[in-house]
Amino acid sequence: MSEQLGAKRAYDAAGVERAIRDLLIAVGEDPERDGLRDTPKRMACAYAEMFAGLHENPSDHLDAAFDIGHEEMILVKDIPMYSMCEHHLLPFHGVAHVGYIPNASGHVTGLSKLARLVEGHARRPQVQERLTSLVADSLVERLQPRGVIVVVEAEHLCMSMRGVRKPGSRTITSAVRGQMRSAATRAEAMSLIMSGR
Ligand SMILES: Nc1nc2c(ncn2[C@@H]2O[C@H](COP(=O)(O)OP(=O)(O)OP(=O)(O)O)[C@@H](O)[C@H]2O)c(=O)[nH]1
Ligand SMILES: [Zn+2]
Repeated sequence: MSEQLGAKRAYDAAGVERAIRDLLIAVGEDPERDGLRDTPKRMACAYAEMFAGLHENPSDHLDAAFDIGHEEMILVKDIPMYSMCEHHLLPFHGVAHVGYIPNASGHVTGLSKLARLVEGHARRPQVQERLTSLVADSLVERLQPRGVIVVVEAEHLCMSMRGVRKPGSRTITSAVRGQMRSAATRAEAMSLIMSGR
């Protein structure tokens, strides 16, 4: 299982508010001016959402599993995804595609749980490669499927609005496990992912 660190402590909204106020001062702003007065509080609310994944075990969403005897590929594609690059604390966002082949008992999870799994791993300081692997490894661990494929396509704002400044460039990462590694199965999954584009 790829390493993912969870929360070291409970979310401290007051601490985030203080830090944002200090940040505004440090960049040369006046945190008391009208437009900024409530910004630390707003950011504390926003960060609670954006880093909510730190305070859950995303794999737990997959406990909502049932046997329906379906043993062929299940793929949810174009799941919108927002995460925060851990190097710059700037967003990277795009879509995730998550597919798996259930095991012989046809053990499957709810479709929405695949999107919840992505959210849980995305809503924390993250890098795209680890996000991709963690989603795949959660599925392997909890569903014991025959195969898994996860593809994430994202634009990193740290590459768009600053630094190298290449807006529109997209990074594509994949994690493939088990039978999904076979050339034919992988090609089938990729053609489903690419269809309609
Ligand atoms: N592999 C990987 N790199 C990332 C991800 N998010 C951001 N990065 C990169 O992390 C690197 C950090 O490089 P540094 O040289 O330490 O930071 P920097 O001086 O701000 O780098 P520049 O962005 O090139 O200006 C940059 O190349 C980013 O593009 C990610 O999800 N995966
Ligand atoms: Zn970055």
